[in-house]
Amino acid sequence: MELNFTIASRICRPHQPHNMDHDADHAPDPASGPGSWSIAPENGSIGRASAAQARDDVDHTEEELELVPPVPHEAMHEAMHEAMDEDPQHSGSDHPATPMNLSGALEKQARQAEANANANDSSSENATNDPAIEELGEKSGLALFNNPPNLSRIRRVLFECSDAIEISLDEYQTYWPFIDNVWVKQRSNSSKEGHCTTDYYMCRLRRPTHRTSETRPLPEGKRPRKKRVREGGMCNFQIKVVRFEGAYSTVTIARTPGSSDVHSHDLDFIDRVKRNSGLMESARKESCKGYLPSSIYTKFQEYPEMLSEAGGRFLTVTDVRNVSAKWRIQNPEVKLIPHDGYEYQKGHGIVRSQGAAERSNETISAQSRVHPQDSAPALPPDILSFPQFSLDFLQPYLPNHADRRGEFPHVTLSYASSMDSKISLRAGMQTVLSGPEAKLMTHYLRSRHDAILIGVGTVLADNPGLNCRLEGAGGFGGLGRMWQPRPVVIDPTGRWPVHPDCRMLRTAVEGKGKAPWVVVSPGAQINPQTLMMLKGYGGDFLRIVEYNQHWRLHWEGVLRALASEGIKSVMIEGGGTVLSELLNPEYTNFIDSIIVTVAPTYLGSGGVSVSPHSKLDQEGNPNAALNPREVKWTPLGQNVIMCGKIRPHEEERRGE
Ligand SMILES: NC(=O)C1=CN([C@@H]2O[C@H](COP(=O)(O)OP(=O)(O)OC[C@H]3O[C@@H](n4cnc5c(N)ncnc54)[C@H](O)[C@@H]3O)[C@@H](O)[C@H]2O)C=CC1
Ligand SMILES: Nc1nc(O)c(N)c(N[C@@H]2O[C@H](COP(=O)(O)O)[C@@H](O)[C@H]2O)n1
Repeated sequence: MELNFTIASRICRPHQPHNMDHDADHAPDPASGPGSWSIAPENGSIGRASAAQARDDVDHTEEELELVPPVPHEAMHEAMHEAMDEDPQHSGSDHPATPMNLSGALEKQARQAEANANANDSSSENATNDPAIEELGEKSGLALFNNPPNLSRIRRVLFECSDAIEISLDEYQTYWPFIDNVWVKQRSNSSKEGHCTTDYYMCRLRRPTHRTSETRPLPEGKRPRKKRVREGGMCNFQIKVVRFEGAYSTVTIARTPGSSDVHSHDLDFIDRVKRNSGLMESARKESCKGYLPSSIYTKFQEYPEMLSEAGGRFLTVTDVRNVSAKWRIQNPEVKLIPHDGYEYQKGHGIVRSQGAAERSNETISAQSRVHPQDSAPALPPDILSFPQFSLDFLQPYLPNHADRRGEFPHVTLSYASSMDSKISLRAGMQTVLSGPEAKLMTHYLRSRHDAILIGVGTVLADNPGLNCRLEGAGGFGGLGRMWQPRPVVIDPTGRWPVHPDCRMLRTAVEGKGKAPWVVVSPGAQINPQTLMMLKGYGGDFLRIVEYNQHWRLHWEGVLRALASEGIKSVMIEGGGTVLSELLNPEYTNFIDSIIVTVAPTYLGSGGVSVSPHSKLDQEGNPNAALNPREVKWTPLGQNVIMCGKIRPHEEERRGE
């Protein structure tokens, strides 16, 4: 039986058309249909992002409150205290009657920090308490964003809410946008005159998130089914924010009596899941000046401490692109430009332009006064130098994004093989077959594809990084992870124990690659913690429901799902099972090119082979299983590279 439908859904992807999630390294929900997401290189075009998704990401759905005429001070406090005492579930409050002001809260925090001085907390949150960093933040007129004073500490106060605090409306308006990613508004009450508004918020992790599971149009009148994608109840922290607007406008923030005393997670955890609107507003403003998202992202990264203070440690170029989308849709004619001192190099992202070093010396030395180590960031030890030999022979076999059929990505099979068509000595054993030159070529190929796909057998055997480690590529002296390919792992039953120690996640944390997407089948049992963890790293699970007659995932469905996620080209590296299957006749229409590194060795019959099913001709005699066309052989060091094309010409396919 062949099931002929595909549902590709990201697990845990909230479907909120009015509310674009800046999930780490993520884009809007594919289930929102065509036009939902752009991962496309940013050559000035905006891919398929829709205007609705370009909206800034705040959960404030309520209309703006109007400012009201001044009211007497006593009336204000009366109303404020009424509002503070009022609670739907509990009467009274477990907080002091007199809330602290901001400096009181900061002093208290400082005293606690001193008391805890021996508890060696190495989190970056603490690192940003360094006065030198505060100084940098305050002084710096060079950064694209301008943090309000003491931002890191005030974010923490507003996250912890350990005491009720009373702040001015100005302070609230300045700082709240930097912490609004933590909170989801539950409801709002206003006093009759409108002077006083009470907003109830819960921690984002308390709310389950849903998305629709359908990716195709539904019959008329049928409402899409909502699927729960994040279990709620992970944190039971709740607050109320009482705003009193008048002559003496104040805002009081306090836990509600039903709330837990502390969050069940730290602030970093939320910052990873969602960006705050204060930070994104700076990115949006910069994008309205016509700068490339990757250039904005790069400039942000020049001030890592300030970025971290503002809750932007996990900011991705996709976040910047998403927040820029609205302006870019409205201004399609504007050719986006990099910032002064940078240039856009196709395939390498934004890099510092020649001669910019001198121009930006002043900037660097200004920073190095505070943090000398930042002025010359050390390159990662695993960096590979860019190939000095010609790789022109690869060109005809590489993706050409300009002439893509939208429904499927360009597919390149690329692997290293012995003379006897083995790719490893035995299943589960990593075997080096590429010499140094071929290795550089492989990394170059990775840089030319949006995604690198492997089977779970390879992940379990090799624990690969699956990133591009060429100098200049994202994370390797180049700028931004956006130029890194997306690792994709085919793991229908969820065999891979995804863990923060695995190389793909470590690579992602180090900013040297993207976190993987794991393709699973609907029956796979995915532990909710694993789900959250992978999402926190910027990865995701994709469920595919399309099988062939042997109940194996149908590659057409996998490839279509990747295309719908914005992947325009995918390099499939292995292993033996995946490659052999894809070389079978049923898939030749989907495979564009094959690039095989042949090594001068025989691995023997115990090795993992790449070999499609045998084929018989019309008389029943054995025939070659597959003959690539437009074949070219090129020696490279001790290897020979075989390039060929697989997908028949259009005319051939039409039988002309
Ligand atoms: N020399 C080279 O270039 C490379 C060598 N390798 C080697 O290959 C070996 C691994 O190969 P294999 O064991 O064959 O594993 P594999 O990496 O091909 O993964 C096979 C697994 O993927 C899943 N899978 C693949 N296609 C599927 C489909 N259509 N439907 C459902 N599930 C599907 C299944 O769970 C299957 O067991 C390792 O030793 C690795 O070192 C891997 C990649 C490249
Ligand atoms: N091109 C090539 N040559 C070889 O000799 C190989 N063993 C492989 N293996 C593939 O590369 C992955 C390792 O990637 P990282 O270096 O860890 O990023 C491995 O998993 C195979 O897909 N490839």
